[in-house]
Amino acid sequence: MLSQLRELYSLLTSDQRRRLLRLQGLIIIMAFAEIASVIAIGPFMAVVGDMSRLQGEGWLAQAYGWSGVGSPERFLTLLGASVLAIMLMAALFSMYTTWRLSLYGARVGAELSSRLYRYYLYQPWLYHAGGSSSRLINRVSQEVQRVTTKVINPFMQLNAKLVMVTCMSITIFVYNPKVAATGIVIFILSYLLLYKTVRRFLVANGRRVSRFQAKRFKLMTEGFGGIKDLLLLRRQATFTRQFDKASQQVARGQGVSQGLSEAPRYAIEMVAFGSVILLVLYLLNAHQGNLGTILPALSIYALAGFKMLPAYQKIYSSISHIRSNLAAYETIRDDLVASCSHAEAEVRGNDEALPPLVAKTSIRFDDVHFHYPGKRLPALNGLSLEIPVGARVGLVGESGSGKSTAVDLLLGLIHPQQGRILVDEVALDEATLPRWQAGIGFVPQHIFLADATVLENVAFGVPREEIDVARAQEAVRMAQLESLLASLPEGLETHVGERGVQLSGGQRQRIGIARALYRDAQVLVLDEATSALDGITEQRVMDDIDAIAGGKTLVMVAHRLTTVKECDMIYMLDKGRVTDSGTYDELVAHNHTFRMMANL
Ligand SMILES: Nc1ncnc2c1ncn2[C@@H]1O[C@H](COP(=O)(O)OP(=O)(O)OP(=O)(O)O)[C@@H](O)[C@H]1O
Repeated sequence: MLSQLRELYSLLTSDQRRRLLRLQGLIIIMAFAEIASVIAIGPFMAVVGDMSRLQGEGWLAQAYGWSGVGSPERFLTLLGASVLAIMLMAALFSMYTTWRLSLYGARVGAELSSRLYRYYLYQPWLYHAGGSSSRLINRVSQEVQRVTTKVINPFMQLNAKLVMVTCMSITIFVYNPKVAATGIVIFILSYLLLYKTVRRFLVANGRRVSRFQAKRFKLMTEGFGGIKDLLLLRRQATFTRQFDKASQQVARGQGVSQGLSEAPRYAIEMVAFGSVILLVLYLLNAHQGNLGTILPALSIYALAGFKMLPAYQKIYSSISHIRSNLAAYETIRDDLVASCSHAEAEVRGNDEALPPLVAKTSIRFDDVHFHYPGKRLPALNGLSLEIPVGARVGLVGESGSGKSTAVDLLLGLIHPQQGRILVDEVALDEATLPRWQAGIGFVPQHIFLADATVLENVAFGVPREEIDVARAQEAVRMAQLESLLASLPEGLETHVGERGVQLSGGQRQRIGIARALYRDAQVLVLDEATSALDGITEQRVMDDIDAIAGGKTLVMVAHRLTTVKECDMIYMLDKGRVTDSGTYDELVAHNHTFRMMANL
């Protein structure tokens, strides 16, 4: 546990560590304030037990004389008020420190969550293509939340209470070593015994919560994401059954952990009461039953115990919480570690401002190979093709022939493992990619629509106040969206609903096209972009794209060969390489497979 906490500490930024150090100062002051409030009760009780102390030699008598208060009773009242004042100040300071500790924990949690979110957003395409978004969402929200409330916050409490208990123990030890040592040993042994008994349960529970929490998230993402299929197939019961089971497991894990961290309090209270009785008997015996002598000591021990008992309980419950939730930290540890060295990636992200790399003559795939990790066969196996600037180029081929992979390479989302992609004679690499991507527009097969207005979806990712409305209107017009907008109550400002469920497939795709046109890219890549449009609309969209494309380079992946009919050049792909090329008519004339694909 300690090594994991040390590791977590090493993940803090220097600013977070500085703030932690400052808090440590507050914690130490808080411990001294608590001690002062405990010790202050001693003189008061001494006078309560034996008023004659105010006469004679002792420091209490001196204080009484110095105060100038007329009667011992009034002096006692004054003493009581002072003790209360000291306790009040200590309590206020403790409240303030606890508040600062909670705030610190929450803030560190929020920063870790932001750091992870940023880290995931900057991961390359293959990272996302191979994983599941529900897993990432679960980590950024749930697991970080668990680390915050069940590891960092308890650690801060643990830290504060440990300092307090240590300082208090030293003080009462100085006061009476024998009594203090016995009391401290009794408490520590009791808690250690309890902790050793439940530790294994805590760890197992923590892992169970992590596992089933992730499952719940998966079921939520899949359930809501695929709601249409779910409704149609009437499979809700399968999902709800699994969700119920996972929820029960999470609840059980959390409940048991909570119970295991709280329950020992009652056992320890018994130990505490037993100790007080023993202490009274011991003190009465040691001081021949003189209540006046034992009252101050008894009050100090009782008050110290009163303060330390909850502190011990807090230390114990904090350790239990940390133990049972370190599994959450383990799930995000690697990503957190990796996110530390991430600043440089972020710099790479701000590329919008760079002047785009514009091709003047051609874009060329030169013997490009690409193999997805874990796949037996390569997706691209020596792909060579040329896209002349200003031309309309189609990529066709059977499913799995490598068209989308070629597009991802062209977009710079993945990189050739062998061979090169050349823009004129400049090879795409780490240095040139940002500029290349700044000048390329992409319309995917499945358009993601944000739960926002049409305008915000067209200018996806651009802050609301920076959106160029005139440009968006122009893009919308070119994507044949005007008639749709005219029918919407608020036009461009109409909300499209999460994932665009209020729009038809074709309308969604046209928003995607408008999004690509909004960027004013010189190269437009359309991956099955018009597959959801009816023939007439597709023709209109393509004519329009043609019109606005004037000079732009178009790369189109299509199953429907009518889409690529007008292309200047069509490449036929099979098993990751080009098997034939030519115009539509040329291919119809000499390629049997193409003729079959075209249903001719
Ligand atoms: N993210 C991925 N991880 C692993 N393998 C992948 C991934 N994407 C594609 N592949 C594999 O790479 C090969 C080429 O796939 P690709 O999607 O490029 O073909 P495609 O011609 O675009 O197919 P379709 O027309 O069905 O979209 C296929 O065997 C596919 O299984």
